[in-house]
Amino acid sequence: MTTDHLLSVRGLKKHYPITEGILRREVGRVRAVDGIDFDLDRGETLGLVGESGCGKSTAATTLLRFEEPTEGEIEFDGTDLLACDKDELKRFRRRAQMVFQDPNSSFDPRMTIGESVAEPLRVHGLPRERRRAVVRNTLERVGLDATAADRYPHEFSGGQKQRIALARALVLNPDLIVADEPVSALDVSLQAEILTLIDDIQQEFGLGILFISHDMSVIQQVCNRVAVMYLGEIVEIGSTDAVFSDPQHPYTQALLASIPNPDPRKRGRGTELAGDVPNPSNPPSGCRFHTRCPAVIQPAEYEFEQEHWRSVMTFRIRLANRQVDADSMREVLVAEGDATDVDAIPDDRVAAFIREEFSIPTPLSDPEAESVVADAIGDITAGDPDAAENTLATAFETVCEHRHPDLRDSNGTQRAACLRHDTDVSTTHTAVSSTED
Ligand SMILES: Nc1ncnc2c1ncn2[C@@H]1O[C@H](COP(=O)(O)OP(=O)(O)OP(=O)(O)O)[C@@H](O)[C@H]1O
Repeated sequence: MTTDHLLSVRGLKKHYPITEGILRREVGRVRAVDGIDFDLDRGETLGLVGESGCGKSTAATTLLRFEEPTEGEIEFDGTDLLACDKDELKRFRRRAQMVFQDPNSSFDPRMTIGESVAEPLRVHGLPRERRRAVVRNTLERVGLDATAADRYPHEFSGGQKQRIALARALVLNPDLIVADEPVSALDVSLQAEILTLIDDIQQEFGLGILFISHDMSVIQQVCNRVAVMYLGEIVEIGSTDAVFSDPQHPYTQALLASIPNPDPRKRGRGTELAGDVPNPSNPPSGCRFHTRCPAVIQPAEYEFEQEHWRSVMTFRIRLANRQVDADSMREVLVAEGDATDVDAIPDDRVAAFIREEFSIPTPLSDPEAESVVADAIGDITAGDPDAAENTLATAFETVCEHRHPDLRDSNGTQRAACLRHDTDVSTTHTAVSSTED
């Protein structure tokens, strides 16, 4: 790979082995980052966004080579970072700095601010007098008084400490800053100040900034482009304007729907997400988002409301994980006062309770789908979850569980990895989607 970008990442993977026994035999892998590609230019802020556990921090530490990648290529200003020698790596460390989330744990309480901010200069061999001048100048550039250099961390607020952390990242005049959730530990009122500062710094220094956050509204304030990560993969990437005004991936739509936003044009573009990010040691097959996706594709044989189809899929997945069980349902009904004894609860009450739990209406508007669901629930109340699982898996197979979507141009301005944009798939399998309204 040779590119003109400041930073280019291709096929980057970081897997953590899961080992067992005294021989530490590898029994699995946490696929924290699982093949991501992106470029970052000077003067640009690229946001990396996704829920907790999607692999954002691992992507950052791996591309900075704090951790060794499992696979992939990283090029920084024309240098292959994975092939570079010790001296080249040292030069890279000077040119790429990281800012972390918690400003309170970023400083040694026994060192003055001046000493902390000067630390990278000392490591890289700058003489003491020169260090002092650079530190004072940098503190002023981040909006602090130069006299802050002689004080200790406990004398500063969280917001001021984050300014100092930025100063420490800037003293070496880097080309790249990776900021990992730099405002998440701050009050909302302070967040705006620090975001403005980051924006000013970016313009003044012409840096490339990789800005990591789980918060879409923060990303919108500082980033020119945004990459949305889900379970180790980038599922959408494009300019911030395009991604926010016309999100193409259902995951991006869901992240945007979760922002409290008074602007009606940006509201209601998706459904808020239920459940947690699945375990990256055993990611779902096909499209990794299919287990939670509000727009998961319905089999061509059926046609019923998308939100009910989502409910049926959630039911199917929970059953496959043996999280639906008639005996526990009966116990819950007793606990809720429906009956005094589990044996007194008729099967049809349990069946109705399962439907309530999963928001599956009675009946579904598609009679064939209704008959499948009724049969499966009948198997569960009869104590045969295997048969129920089989019935649902056979009748309600979705293309999303089998085919892995590639990132592709979805509308000319951004790329998204969703099978709904794959013409082979969407013409034969899509059903009515609430997200397309
Ligand atoms: N050293 C490690 N060993 C094993 N698993 C790890 C390690 N570091 C991270 N993980 C796992 O990798 C996945 C991605 O973690 P990562 O911290 O990169 O996500 P994130 O999107 O930055 O989330 P957060 O904002 O919570 O840090 C998680 O499931 C995490 O538990």
